[in-house]
Amino acid sequence: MIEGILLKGYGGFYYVLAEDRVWECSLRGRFRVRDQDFFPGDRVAILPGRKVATIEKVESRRNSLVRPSVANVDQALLVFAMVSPQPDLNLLDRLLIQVIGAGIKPFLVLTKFDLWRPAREEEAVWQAYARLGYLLARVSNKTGEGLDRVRPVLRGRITVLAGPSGAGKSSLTNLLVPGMELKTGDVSRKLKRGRHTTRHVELFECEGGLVADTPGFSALDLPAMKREELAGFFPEMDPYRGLCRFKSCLHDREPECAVKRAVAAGDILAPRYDHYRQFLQEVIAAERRY
Ligand SMILES: Nc1nc2c(ncn2[C@@H]2O[C@H](COP(=O)(O)OP(=O)(O)OP(=O)(O)O)[C@@H](O)[C@H]2O)c(=O)[nH]1
Ligand SMILES: [Zn+2]
Repeated sequence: MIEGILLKGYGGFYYVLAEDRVWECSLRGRFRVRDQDFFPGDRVAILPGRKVATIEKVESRRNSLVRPSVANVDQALLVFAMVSPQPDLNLLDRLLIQVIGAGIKPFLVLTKFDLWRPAREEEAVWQAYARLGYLLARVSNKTGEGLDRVRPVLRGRITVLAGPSGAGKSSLTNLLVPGMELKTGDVSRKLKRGRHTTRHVELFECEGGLVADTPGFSALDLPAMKREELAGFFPEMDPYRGLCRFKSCLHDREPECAVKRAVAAGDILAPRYDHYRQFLQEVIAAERRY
């Protein structure tokens, strides 16, 4: 048997990357009944046959995304334009929590560097994200500048892209994976094309790794968690842990809160704290629904 990674399922067949080639595979009878259970990214064992190979075994998944379905995702490129459109930092903070909560490494790709005219406040924001430990690259999908920072992080990993409409996800994917040719352009044109038609995800080989051709994390809900877990997603709050008056402080309305003091002193970015408070309300509301 040969170990491989499922790239896509199509027309009743499955395509598996193993030993540097793609194998067309059919399913063993016992798998056939639950055939939608296979996701690109699944680690499988195949048995070469005379015409096609067969999938004999599927390993349990480390994680999986739904819509699009991808298994064993290592990394998400969070694609945000530096300008045009202005970056939605609330969405960025939300995506960071979703990605990290799913056990996936985020890598921030800031596009449209060619259109960027450095403004001090905006520069400070990106530097703050870098200081928080988030890996970040600035690129231009137009000139290709900065792409050499992105390519090496793909090696040996399964990567999905995420980010708002118009940020340059399709453009970036096309540059990284020549030949893939996703449609780029303005939203209205794409809407006409019908963005809600079900598409099968496919993983493409790229720089020694695999990249999904469909962006992930379109759902906006935060992962289910207890309210006291949320601060763990904000590394800037770590140094203040245990320094609030109340042990159970949620850094919201409580008095003598070390986090709020840090915000007032400018040691924690105010917009990040605002997002924290907004997300906290969502987490509490979701808790009540269980
Ligand atoms: N100048 C410049 N334009 C870019 C860059 N990246 C993307 N664009 C343009 O921005 C527009 C949107 O890019 P897309 O790649 O379609 O964005 P997307 O994230 O795939 O958008 P959706 O498919 O709607 O989610 C297109 O007109 C691109 O040509 C860049 O780095 N610089
Ligand atoms: Zn507090």
